[in-house]
Amino acid sequence: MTDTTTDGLRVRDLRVVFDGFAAVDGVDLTVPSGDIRFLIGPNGAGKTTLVDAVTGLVRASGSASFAGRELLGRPVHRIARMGIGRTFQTATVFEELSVLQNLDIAAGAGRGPLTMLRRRSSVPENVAEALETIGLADRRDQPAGTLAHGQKQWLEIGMLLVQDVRLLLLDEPVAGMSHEERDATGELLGVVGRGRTIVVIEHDMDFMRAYARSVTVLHGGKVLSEGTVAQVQADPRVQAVYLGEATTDDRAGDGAAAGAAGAAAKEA
Ligand SMILES: Nc1ncnc2c1ncn2[C@@H]1O[C@H](COP(=O)(O)OP(=O)(O)OP(=O)(O)O)[C@@H](O)[C@H]1O
Repeated sequence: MTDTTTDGLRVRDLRVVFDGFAAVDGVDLTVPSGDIRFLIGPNGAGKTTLVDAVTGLVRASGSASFAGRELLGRPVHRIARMGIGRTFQTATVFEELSVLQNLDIAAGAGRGPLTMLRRRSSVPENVAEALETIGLADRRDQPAGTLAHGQKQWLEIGMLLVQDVRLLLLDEPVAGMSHEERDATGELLGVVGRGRTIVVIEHDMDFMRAYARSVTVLHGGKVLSEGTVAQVQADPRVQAVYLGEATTDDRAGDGAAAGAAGAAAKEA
C-alpha cells in the first residue's frame, strides 16, 4: 500500500471534533479496492464517526477520497452518487413494501412512485441480479416487514447493489443474527466484495476472524493497530485495550473481543 493509491478508500489525517472533543483524531486509512476491511475497537473508539465523516453526515477535516475523488465537504447525496453506500445498525427498509419494491425504489431508474408500485411483468436486470445475490429471489413479493432480521440486512445490502455502489460501509451487519445468518452474511460479503471495497464496523470477533481480509483497530479516535487478523490479535496493544475494557464494559461484543485477544495471547 503506497500513498499514491487512488483506487479504493484513502483517508488522511481525518479529524472530527464535537464541542472540543476529538472523536476521530488524525486517522490515516488506506483500503484498496477489493479489500474487506474490518474496523474494530472498543465502544467510543470513533468507528461510526469515521464512517459518518466519509459519508458526509458529520463535518471533518483532513482528507477522505474514493477512487481518487475527494469526499469531504460534499453533501450526503453527492457522496452517495459517487458510489458510496452504507448500512446502519438498524435496517432501514420500507416494511410495508415488498422486497422487489424496496429494490426498485433504491434503483430509482427514473420511474415515478406510482409506476414502481404497479405490478410489473419484467424485473430490471440489476434488480434480478441483486435478488439472486442476496438470496431473496423467492421472497421478492413478500412485504419486507415480514422478513427475518438477517434477511432485512441482506435486503439493505441489495439496495446498495442496485445503486451500483462501489464502496460499502456496513455498521455491525451481523448484530442480533443467528449463526446461520452470520455465515450467510460472511459468504455474501465475499460475493459483494468482488470488484468493490468493503468496510465493516464490527464487534463480533468470531465473524471478524472468519471473514476479514484485513483489520484496523481504532482506539480513542486513533489507529491503534492494523494488519491481518492474526497480526492485530497478536498485537500486545490491542490485547491491552480489549482486556482493559473487559473489566469496565460488559457488552457482549467487547467481551468476545477480550476473549479473542486473550485466546491470541495464550496461543502466542
Ligand atoms: N454527535 C455527537 N456529539 C458529541 N459526541 C459524539 C457524537 N457522536 C459521537 N460522539 C462521541 O464520539 C466518540 C466516538 O463515538 P463513535 O460512535 O464514533 O464510537 P464507536 O467506535 O462507533 O463506538 P460503538 O462501538 O459504541 O458504536 C464517543 O465518545 C461518542 O460519545
